[in-house]
Amino acid sequence: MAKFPEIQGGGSLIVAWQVKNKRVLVVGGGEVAAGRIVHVLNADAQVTVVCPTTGLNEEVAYRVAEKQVAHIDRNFEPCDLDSADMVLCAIDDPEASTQVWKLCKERRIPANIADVPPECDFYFGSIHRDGPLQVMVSTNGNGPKLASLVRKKIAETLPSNMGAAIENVGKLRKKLREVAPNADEGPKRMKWMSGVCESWSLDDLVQMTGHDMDGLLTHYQSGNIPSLQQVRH
Ligand SMILES: C[C@@]1(CC(=O)O)c2cc3[nH]c(cc4nc(cc5[nH]c(cc(n2)[C@H]1CCC(=O)O)[C@@](C)(CC(=O)O)[C@@H]5CCC(=O)O)C(CC(=O)O)=C4CCC(=O)O)c(CCC(=O)O)c3CC(=O)O
Ligand SMILES: NC(=O)C1=CN([C@@H]2O[C@H](COP(=O)(O)OP(=O)(O)OC[C@H]3O[C@@H](n4cnc5c(N)ncnc54)[C@H](O)[C@@H]3O)[C@@H](O)[C@H]2O)C=CC1
Repeated sequence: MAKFPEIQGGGSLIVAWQVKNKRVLVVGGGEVAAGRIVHVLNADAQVTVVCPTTGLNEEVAYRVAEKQVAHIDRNFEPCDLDSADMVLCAIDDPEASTQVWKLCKERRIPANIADVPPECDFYFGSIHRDGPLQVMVSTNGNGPKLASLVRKKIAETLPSNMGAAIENVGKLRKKLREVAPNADEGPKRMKWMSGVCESWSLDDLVQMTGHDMDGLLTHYQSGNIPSLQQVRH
């Protein structure tokens, strides 16, 4: 048996791309564009949609009216790329799509051209969201509908309080960094934090108040991990 993980090429690099405050250009304003817009707005990007007003579907028109996205009321022009950090193209014109892709590659702007897998720097996946938790399923272009079915199956198996528990753990970790800010304490901090996550139930993590966190953190120095009940006594 090999000592190290076996390489299985042919996958994607799945990462959590931080597009907060980055400028995302969406080309097109139909149904697919509407879905892309939700994904990038959920990631706090600055979104501009280029598409004639007459081509906007109800959802995209709503995003424009609510000023959730900026809007350029015409077909795509190369100058639209001047300030773009990422491009999502979802139009029903294959020639125009390919032009968008070529221009993005000249300018080294990461792009997704819906419906044209070879013209994509990244694919979208099927996403389950619960507060800070995101689960993305990719079939790497083989079966988008199956990606959606797998995502639903996974979501069904997750406890309903998973997102809330994660949110609270985020707060606890922040407080821990305040109590133990030193860089050289990293290993101790991480071991203790992992121990809390392993030994506490999700319900305990959800019910943990700010006061409980402060109580729990008084045990950090000793390395002990009391239960929620012990913290409260
Ligand atoms: C490569 C990729 C590039 C990209 O778009 O990023 C791509 C490509 C293509 N999709 C096509 C069709 C459909 N796409 C969907 C749905 C979704 N497609 C998504 C992603 C991706 N689609 C990327 C790969 C993801 C992966 O493999 O895992 C999802 C997951 C995410 C999202 O789009 O946000 C979202 C589900 C979200 C959810 O429900 O949770 C449905 C079903 C439906 O609409 O309900 C159908 C019809 C049924 C079918 O074909 O399966 C066709 C046309 C084929 C043709 O003409 O026949 C192509 C082009 C081609 O395959 O050549
Ligand atoms: N997840 C996926 O990857 C899927 C991809 N598709 C593909 O995505 C593309 C878009 O699909 P839909 O949103 O359903 O189409 P749609 O017909 O609803 O929308 C197309 C939009 O593009 C706009 N448009 C056309 N030419 C333009 C240009 N030069 N500049 C700016 N805007 C322009 C139109 O005004 C319209 O708003 C199609 O190629 C479709 O086959 C479809 C289903 C799933």
